[in-house]
Amino acid sequence: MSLIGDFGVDPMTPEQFDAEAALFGPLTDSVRTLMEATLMSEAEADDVARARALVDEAAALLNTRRGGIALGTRWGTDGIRRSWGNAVMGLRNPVAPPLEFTHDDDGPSWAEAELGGLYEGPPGLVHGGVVALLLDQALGSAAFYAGSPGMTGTLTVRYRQGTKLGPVRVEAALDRVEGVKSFVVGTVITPDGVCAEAEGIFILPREVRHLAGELAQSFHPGEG
Ligand SMILES: CCCCCCCCCC(=O)SCCNC(=O)CCNC(=O)[C@H](O)C(C)(C)COP(=O)(O)OP(=O)(O)OC[C@H]1O[C@@H](n2cnc3c(N)ncnc32)[C@H](O)[C@@H]1OP(=O)(O)O
Repeated sequence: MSLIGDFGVDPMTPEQFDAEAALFGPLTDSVRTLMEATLMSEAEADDVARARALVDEAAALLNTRRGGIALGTRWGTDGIRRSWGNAVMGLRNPVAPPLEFTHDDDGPSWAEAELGGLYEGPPGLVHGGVVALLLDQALGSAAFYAGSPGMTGTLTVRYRQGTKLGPVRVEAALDRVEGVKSFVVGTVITPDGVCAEAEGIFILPREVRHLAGELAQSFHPGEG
């Protein structure tokens, strides 16, 4: 599998990306609201049935024209990658909380989100796999920001206490680089304190090592 799939093929202009974001960003937000409502609704049976018909109609409308199975990473004429299908940050992915990372030169990369019932594992707590998901993205994004991008080779998570549903902060920072391997550390923090700690080894795959410079320059804070 290539890290950069369709690199350089039919790049889109920033204006095209902006128009798509303006159209689909609000739709993604609406679907996220719908997902939460689906989970928590106590509406009357008739109303649930009507809502289902409306949702099916909306899905049919959206499917009148569609792409393949995933958005992939798309490249702009500005050299910036857009990963709008990304499960943690993707602008077009309603499953994404979404997390928007801030990258500072003098501190860890960080993002904050409100995790509701859609991400539940044990009652009232965030699913452990979701915690790992957020950490994977945070650590990978921090490696990218530091100029040492890579795919997750190894991710080790230590769950210190349950992560309550609600406000969550994720932090990550590059520890060191050894050749093609970036060693990154990170934490998940709630008002209760540190809930999980992670160490990750991110590796630039051999098939794209010759593109390391272009990849590093393609980083945009809002895109991962
Ligand atoms: C667009 C980027 C987005 C950035 C945000 C990222 C956040 C999201 C991150 C993900 O979710 S990535 C998806 C989950 N990860 C994968 O699917 C990775 C699957 N595995 C692979 O593709 C390859 O096995 C891998 C790229 C990790 C390594 O294959 P290579 O052929 O490039 O490695 P190579 O054999 O050349 O080994 C290079 C070095 O890495 C070491 N290594 C290899 N695999 C490793 C591993 N799994 N863990 C730790 N170290 C590993 C290996 O020993 C060696 O060390 P030395 O340089 O010291 O000799």
